[in-house]
Amino acid sequence: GLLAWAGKQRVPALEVDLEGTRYTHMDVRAAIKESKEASKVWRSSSFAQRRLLLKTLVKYVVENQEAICRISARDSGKPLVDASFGEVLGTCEKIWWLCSEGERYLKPESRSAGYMMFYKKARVEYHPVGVVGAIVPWNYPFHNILNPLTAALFAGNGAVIKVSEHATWSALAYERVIDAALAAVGAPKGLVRIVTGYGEAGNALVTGGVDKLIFVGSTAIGHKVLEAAATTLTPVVLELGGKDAFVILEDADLATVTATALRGAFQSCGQNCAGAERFIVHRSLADRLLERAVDVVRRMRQGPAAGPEVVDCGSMCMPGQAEKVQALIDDAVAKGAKVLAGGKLPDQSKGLFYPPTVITGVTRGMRIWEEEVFGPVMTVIPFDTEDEAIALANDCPFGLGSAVFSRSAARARRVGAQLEAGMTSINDFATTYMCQSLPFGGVKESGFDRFAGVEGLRGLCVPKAVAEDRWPFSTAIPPLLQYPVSDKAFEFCQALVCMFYAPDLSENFKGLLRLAACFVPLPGFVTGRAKKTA
Ligand SMILES: NC(=O)c1ccc[n+]([C@@H]2O[C@H](COP(=O)([O-])OP(=O)(O)OC[C@H]3O[C@@H](n4cnc5c(N)ncnc54)[C@H](O)[C@@H]3O)[C@@H](O)[C@H]2O)c1
Repeated sequence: GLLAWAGKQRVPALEVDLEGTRYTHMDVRAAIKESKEASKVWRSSSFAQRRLLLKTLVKYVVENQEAICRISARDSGKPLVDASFGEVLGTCEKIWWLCSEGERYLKPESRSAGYMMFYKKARVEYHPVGVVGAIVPWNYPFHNILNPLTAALFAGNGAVIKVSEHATWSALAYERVIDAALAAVGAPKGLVRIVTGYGEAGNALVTGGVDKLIFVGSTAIGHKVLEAAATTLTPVVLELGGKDAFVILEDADLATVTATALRGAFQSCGQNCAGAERFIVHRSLADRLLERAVDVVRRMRQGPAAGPEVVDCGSMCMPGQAEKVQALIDDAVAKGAKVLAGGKLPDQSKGLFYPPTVITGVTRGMRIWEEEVFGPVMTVIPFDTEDEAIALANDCPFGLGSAVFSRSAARARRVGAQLEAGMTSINDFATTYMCQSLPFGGVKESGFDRFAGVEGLRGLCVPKAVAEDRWPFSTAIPPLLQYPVSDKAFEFCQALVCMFYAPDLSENFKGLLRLAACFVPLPGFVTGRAKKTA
């Protein structure tokens, strides 16, 4: 009934009022408090209620996908196809996974009680943490909100999401969709709060009393977040920058790989955390890949993403980002790299349309070797041996995603296993992200802990350890260990250790006899204080 009702609701109007969108410290604290109150009710909601909420949301998403993509295109400069991939598909798949498998991973999980505790039953119970705070960037304005929000709510939490100051307009429009879905299922008021504003609002969220914080953004701000979190001991997940390696071995099928490589480089004008930036290509294929890439890039259409024409590439979003990309290219060229396509920032009066760029001859010592570009730049680095490919891929301060291509899946797996990255796709790019049961996250300067997947979902809970008697009688402390302890207490403990853990059977048996001797005198066994002085 509710789903049918929710489905009939119209898309909220898109006009948003930007006045008063700069949240202060006090505003953020008030939002956290409100969400915390609501979370006390929501934590006892059933999984069926949580699924209903997510299904209501996905119904809105499916029915309003064009509006969602157009809003994203207008605010982040990405073409509709890129928005469909990054905003809608990923969100729908995440909701599908939560609805179909989420409960399984949040139900109490039986664990072995171990050896000595054989008479106990052990389990982990996943209780909601309370309120999840998320600080997110602007690059996928819809998905970046829905991603933490859906997992937090499904785990029984409230959520306060601080959106980027560069995506305020779209966030306020999306907030209406979220509010409508929450109202449709009767979720408590204030359970989800969207917070707008600048860095100070983000800082207020870190220190304002959330029970877990997910930070998604640059490595530089990640340092500040971790510092602030230390003052309040707020647990944090850091999802930071990336510079993914895309390794093409000499036996790869170049025709298929080229199309994937180009999407990996130019999706959303390269403004992806897990975007392919370093194409590490066997020398025998490098020239052909470059030729094909340059040919395609010259035919790609670039322009306003929200305009009437279909475009392949939109614009950069952040002021200053296009200049940063240009500075990296100029530095590389000055040190000997060669630009084969693009590489020149057009007249700024025409917008932030940094062109898709192909560059080769990049070496260590150039800024682009190790700095995240976060722009439409395909850097091709040739190699001769497999070991060299692995070393090149790992010669990077970041370690978010990675990809390896070979006609032999076994070989690609072997190379992939040696890459220092949180995620590796074999013969494809970024598919780990669409497999929503998998954790998302990186190593090195790409951050730590995991968001999404089973690990991420459970990470939004307190994993409470519970142990109880296995059989219907309770176990008590043996009398000789009760206060005041008996003279035989220490001997009893030592005998117990031998009985359970001595590495050979005869010692185990001796331990058993020593244990028995603590209760009944056995010939040849001296117990208690007497043994010490013997
Ligand atoms: N690993 C991932 O999952 C992932 C996903 C998307 C983007 N990113 C990364 O995000 C970066 C681009 O996004 P951006 O430019 O918006 O990032 P950013 O780090 O500048 O901003 C991210 C968020 O942090 C907030 N913020 C700024 N100062 C803060 C402070 N002192 N305390 C708390 N919050 C503060 C911002 O307002 C924004 O909401 C890139 O480095 C990209 O790789 C990572």
